[in-house]
Amino acid sequence: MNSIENGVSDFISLRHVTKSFETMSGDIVTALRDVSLQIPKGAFVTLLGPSGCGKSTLLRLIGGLIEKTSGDVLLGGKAVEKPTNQVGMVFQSPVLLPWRTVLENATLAADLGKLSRAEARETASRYIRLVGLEGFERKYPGELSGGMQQRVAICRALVHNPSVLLMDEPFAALDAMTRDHLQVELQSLWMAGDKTVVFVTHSISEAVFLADYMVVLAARPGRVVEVIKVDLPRPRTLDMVNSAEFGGYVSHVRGYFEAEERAA
Ligand SMILES: Nc1ncnc2c1ncn2[C@@H]1O[C@H](COP(=O)(O)OP(=O)(O)OP(=O)(O)O)[C@@H](O)[C@H]1O
Repeated sequence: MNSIENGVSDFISLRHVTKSFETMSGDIVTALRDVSLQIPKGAFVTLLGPSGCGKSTLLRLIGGLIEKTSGDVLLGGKAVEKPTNQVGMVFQSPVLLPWRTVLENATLAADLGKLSRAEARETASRYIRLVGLEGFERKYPGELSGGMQQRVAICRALVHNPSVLLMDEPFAALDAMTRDHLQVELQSLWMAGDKTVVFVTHSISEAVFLADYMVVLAARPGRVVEVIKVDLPRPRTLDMVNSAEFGGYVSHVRGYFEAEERAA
């Protein structure tokens, strides 16, 4: 059992979770096998591992977008069966509606009846300010850079005040400098609140920078190989990436991937 922090009550809990898919050709793919993971409330957790190790599957199970094959997935002690207001999600592509302004995209949850329009506007405006988009409320997605669009997607995911934010490689399509900035901004946003974040990435450096805990997965079948507590002080700054301590975490995780490559 990979208990992230002993003695802390678990907020997100996976117990012996297996998820298999049947492919079009009728084969069974075991995306995750016997995964157990406990995440305390308010933690920032990064999921890291090679392509196909089940990172997105794990995230989608927590978000209630897909059903487990066996085991238990619990959120706040309750079985996760479908998507709920308790969870906000951000994907690699911001998927904004091009005909709606920044503010209208960020307040989409009001149209879906998840909260009142006034409440949505107030919360969205606050997040728009926090992610540095003040003044862009009336712009359309086509008038924004990729990084700005992803900031809007983050506001949209947070507008109904979920206690969990699930992020699936949200910065992967962005250039390196924008990515660095967004990592710092996301950290500030998270530090200003009490949300539990589960963040999927392929980047070891991004995983170390953001995490309280890094969950390292291996492929075939997807499984958790180690949970690493990242003991770097906060707020983390971009120059910390060059420190020996930061490098120590990076090379420790890289060791797993090099071993997998040798075995492949
Ligand atoms: N809907 C599906 N139908 C069939 N197989 C699937 C489905 N979704 C995922 N898989 C398979 O499950 C495994 C894990 O996929 P998943 O997308 O979770 O991995 P990942 O670690 O997020 O990969 P990547 O880093 O490339 O995004 C892969 O072998 C994938 O092909």
